[in-house]
Amino acid sequence: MSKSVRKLGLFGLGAFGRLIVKHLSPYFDIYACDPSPEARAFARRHNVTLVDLPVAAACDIVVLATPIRTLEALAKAVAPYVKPYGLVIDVGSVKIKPAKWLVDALPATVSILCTHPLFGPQSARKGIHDLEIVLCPVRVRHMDTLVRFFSQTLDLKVSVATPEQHDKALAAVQGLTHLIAKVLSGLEPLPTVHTTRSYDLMMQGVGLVSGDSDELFLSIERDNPFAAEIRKRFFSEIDALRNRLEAHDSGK
Ligand SMILES: O=C(O)C(=O)C[C@]1(C(=O)O)C=C[C@@H](O)C=C1
Repeated sequence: MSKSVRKLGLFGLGAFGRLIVKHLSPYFDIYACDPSPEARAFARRHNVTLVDLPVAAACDIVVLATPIRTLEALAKAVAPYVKPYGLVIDVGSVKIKPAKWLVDALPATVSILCTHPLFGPQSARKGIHDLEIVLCPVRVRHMDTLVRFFSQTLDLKVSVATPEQHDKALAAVQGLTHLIAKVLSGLEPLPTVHTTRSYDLMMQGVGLVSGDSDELFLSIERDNPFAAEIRKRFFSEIDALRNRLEAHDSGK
């Protein structure tokens, strides 16, 4: 991205929006749109200008970092204001649905880069060096410039995929992880003494996602079209194990 592109419109100053501010404010002037009182306090402290939707939407680059359930309506709402040759980026955990919503809503000249940074406030606590971001170039003009920005400027590991390839992989990667983490969280309090290495790693994984909202969990499970299938296989493996163990317990 050239130095002349300075204005970044950011929708959503939630957990991920704040991470974006932390890592992109050295490169852009950030104009954020978020009506919450917490956003007001955060913006004041972090040199972010709070603006109304039309102003954020008219920035050179627009990043949508609001919950997935809001994206379709948001894409329609920003459409009349985006620059004719602007760039709109989303950052959510599923990609097929947002890609379609953005293509349907935005004028044909507007570039669309769907992304999934495979990290969040927890995993990026010590920095983003070498963490992975998946880029889905849905409708992009200068992909090489964008890849260079993410890989060289932000020092991320970049992989490129279609929204389908992304959702297929993440149905298991996140669909299973968040499901198992929910189950284990429901079993708290769990032991913290006499722990094994495998148990520690498992609980570390649970810790990385336990602060995530229930809304994110539901979105990962419901908005990824491949999640239901892998979940079904997971539960049928559990049922088979339960049957085997109960048969053993009853002495069969
Ligand atoms: O590491 C974090 O802070 C998280 O929120 C975890 C996590 C995940 O591992 O699934 C959650 C959602 C994001 O898409 C990526 C990372």
